[in-house]
Amino acid sequence: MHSVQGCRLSLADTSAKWLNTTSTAWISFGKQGNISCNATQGASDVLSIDKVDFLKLQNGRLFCFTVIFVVLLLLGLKNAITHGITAAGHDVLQFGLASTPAMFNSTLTEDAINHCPADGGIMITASHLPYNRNGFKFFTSDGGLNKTDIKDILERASKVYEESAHCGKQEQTGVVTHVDYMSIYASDLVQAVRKSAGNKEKPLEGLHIVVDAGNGAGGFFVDKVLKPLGAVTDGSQFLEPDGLFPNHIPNPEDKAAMEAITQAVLNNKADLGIIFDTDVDRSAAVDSSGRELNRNRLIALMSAIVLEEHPGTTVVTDSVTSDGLTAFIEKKLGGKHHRFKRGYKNVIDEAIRLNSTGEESHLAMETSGHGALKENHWLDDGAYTMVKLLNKLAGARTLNPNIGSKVLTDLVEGLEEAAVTVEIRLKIDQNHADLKGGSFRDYGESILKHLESVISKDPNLNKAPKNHEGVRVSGYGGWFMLRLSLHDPVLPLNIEAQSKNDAMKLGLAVLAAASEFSALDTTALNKFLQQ
Ligand SMILES: O=P(O)(O)OC[C@H]1O[C@H](O)[C@H](O)[C@@H](O)[C@@H]1O
Repeated sequence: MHSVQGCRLSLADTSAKWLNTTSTAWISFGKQGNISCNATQGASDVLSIDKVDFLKLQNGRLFCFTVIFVVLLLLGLKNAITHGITAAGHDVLQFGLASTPAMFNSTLTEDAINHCPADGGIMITASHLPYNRNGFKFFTSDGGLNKTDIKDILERASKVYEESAHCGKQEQTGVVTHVDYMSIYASDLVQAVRKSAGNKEKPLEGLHIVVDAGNGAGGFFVDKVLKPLGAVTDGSQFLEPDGLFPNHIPNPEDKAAMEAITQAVLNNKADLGIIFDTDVDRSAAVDSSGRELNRNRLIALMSAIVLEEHPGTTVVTDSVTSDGLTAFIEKKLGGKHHRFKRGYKNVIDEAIRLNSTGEESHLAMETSGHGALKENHWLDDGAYTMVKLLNKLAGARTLNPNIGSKVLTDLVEGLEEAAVTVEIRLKIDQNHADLKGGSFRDYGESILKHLESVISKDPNLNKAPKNHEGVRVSGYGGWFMLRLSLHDPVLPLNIEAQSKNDAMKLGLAVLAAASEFSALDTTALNKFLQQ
């Protein structure tokens, strides 16, 4: 039986072999057992640490983290964290391979037989990042812990680590239970699709869908969602969990990943392709003709669906969305586009903030494929995004059983798209003398400031009147945006234009301003300009 006073924590990972992280925050373990926090810059508050029951341990009881450090190298992250939590007298529900959104969901699910809701959830993953950047994502029923919370955990853990260095072996009083949570979570997704098709048992019968889980955690979507709904599925090469991700980087923002799913759709003559990142908080789709439904197009598609349900609502997006998307949402769909900052947490928190000020918003979405809906607790869930598309398909098929992904493609008709779309990432050399010992952020900010002043003197270029980060400029029939990366010493440059020539003019304007900064590596931009 589970202890009465103890909390229950759900724990899962993204890969059966080795695990990969995401970006709410991650913890890296130094060789000496010390810890450092590399939290996502710009992530905003979701909850406060005192709401986290499992952290309401008295002084000295946070030795669970100490135990994690001690056994880390021997047992791996999952065993270490389980060991630490049970030593602190709390119970662990182990879910095995699971998606990040499911971990949050387990703090909401009412299912006493399976010991849910959990008091907190911990996901071990590197998300779309390389396999050697594993870490933990923490959730309570209020959402994901943010960087302030993680910093607090780390500071407290490091104190406890020092204090308890001599306290010897801890007794394991918590209980570990294995729960097939992904079946519980997936059955809700299945019910949602059935509901939109008038409670038809197999509303996707006759549809052929390829799923590319990038060899991460998304394989459940085939067996536990699509097959029960009657779809014929393909994509087995992408479904077997393999932490080394042998096919491609599991990230719908990645070109090779999108090419892989597109090719699979065409080769299999499928009706639809669905792609997830490693831990299923990002997703994208491909229609039967091989047209990618990702980035601006996926936001346009989701906006069309959500605005049908909530006319006039505000769609909050990240900062690198296109001007065409704004026109589509505002002129075609009658909604409002609020272009905010990069970072899915920023976008979600902004949508929540808007609602609290009386401005109705039901969708927060990033070009990265992260999307969150008010109706789904503002959880950024790639599987739920795809379920919204399936709902649309299933509903349409009750009227016309032969209809396929055209229903979705038609919804983005009228979205103006630039002929040239590029993202060029310019690195800052943090050790360069030109930084004069300052941080790369300060250096990046001074580049942006200089760019702004150069632009103000150019009659062909106009700075966007309303902008929440970086420098966004329109001109030559297109636009560019230069900003600081959320995590890395990098200035990502996005350019969209109707021709390569116009894109080059925009790129040259950036280069002219950037060339004064010798610690900025402009090789990638030069390469683009010389192509
Ligand atoms: O700023 P960048 O380096 O482009 O990274 C931006 C991305 O960072 C993380 O991966 C977040 O999860 C994303 O929401 C965000 O889009």
